[in-house]
Amino acid sequence: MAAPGPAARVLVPAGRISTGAVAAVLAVGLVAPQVWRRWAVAVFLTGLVAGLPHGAVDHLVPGWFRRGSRPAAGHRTVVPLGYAAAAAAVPAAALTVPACVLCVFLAVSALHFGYGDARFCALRDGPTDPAPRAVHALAHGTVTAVLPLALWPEQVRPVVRQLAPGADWLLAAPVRTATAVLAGAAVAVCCGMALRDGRHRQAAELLLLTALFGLVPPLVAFGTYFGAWHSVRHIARLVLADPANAPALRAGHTAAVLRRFGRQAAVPTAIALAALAFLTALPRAFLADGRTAVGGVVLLAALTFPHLIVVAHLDRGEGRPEPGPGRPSPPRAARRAAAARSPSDRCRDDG
Ligand SMILES: CC1=C(/C=C/C(C)=C/C=C/C(C)=C/C=O)C(C)(C)CCC1
Ligand SMILES: [Fe+2]
Repeated sequence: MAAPGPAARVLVPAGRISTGAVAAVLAVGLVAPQVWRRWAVAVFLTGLVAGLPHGAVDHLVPGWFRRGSRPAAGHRTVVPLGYAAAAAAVPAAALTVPACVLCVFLAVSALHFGYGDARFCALRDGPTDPAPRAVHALAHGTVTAVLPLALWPEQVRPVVRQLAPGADWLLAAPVRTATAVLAGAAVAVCCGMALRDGRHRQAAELLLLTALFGLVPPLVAFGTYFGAWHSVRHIARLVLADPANAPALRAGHTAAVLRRFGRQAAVPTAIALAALAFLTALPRAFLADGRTAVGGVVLLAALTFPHLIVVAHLDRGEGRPEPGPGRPSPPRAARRAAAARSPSDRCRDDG
């Protein structure tokens, strides 16, 4: 087999790490379900901590795709300040209209996870047309962000009650049935389209995720997905998108690029960890039973909204050869031709 290109050297291992981790957690869940029942909160928090670095360089992303000659210093102050303001606004809004914030949070989480997974697959396996991409995003988004509420109401209820006391209706039977039917239909259509187009690995990955969220308790499934799948795949996209990494990637120095990411992410991750420690240690009066998990979800919600805006930036900028003025996206025929090539060919071109 030909030597893989720079993009494949990052994307293929990232894909294997995430599928391997999910398969391992699922296997333990099937063989010894009591293990995950006992360790659910610990796995959730471990996944949360493992996933924090994926958003830790968000403040740098807009600078990678800066157009023209706007001063980088402006970006360096404005972006973190805007991020902090948006993160602070979420708990404030959640105290005023909690049910509304929870619903919006679930919807945007589904979009974020769904499009994140779709984008990773497009980079690794070749682009697809908007319709299969939207179905991919819908299937992955519903399975990972809302299916747990439909399938595991008793486990999720204490967390939902504390996050948003008036949002119990999200766990009512008709809502759960509608959610499960939507997710099931999206998974079936997405797998059908992937098999039709020869994207067998994508179909298998979606079935694996569906099994994880369907068969393993929700905090364990979510912690595993967040820490070992969403975060790992997003970090792979980040190191490929940072223009300063291009020479090292071309030279095959993947470890050096990851070390650089680690240095960039260290301080923001430490700040997020401190926030997590604070939120999980809040007095009982504020967060009663199960407060550890609730503190984690509050932190996720606060960080998710600004993170989404930055990731939308990444989506738009990804694939441009250099930072600077954006290029029009290639015409449909060119995208189809690229999709028809094998992943290893495509990844060779990426260098
Ligand atoms: C509400 C709720 C859940 C959903 C959490 C979500 C949807 C988190 C999203 C995080 C994001 C989008 C991070 C961005 O990178 C769980 C844990 C399934 C179960 C407990 C109740
Ligand atoms: Fe994310």
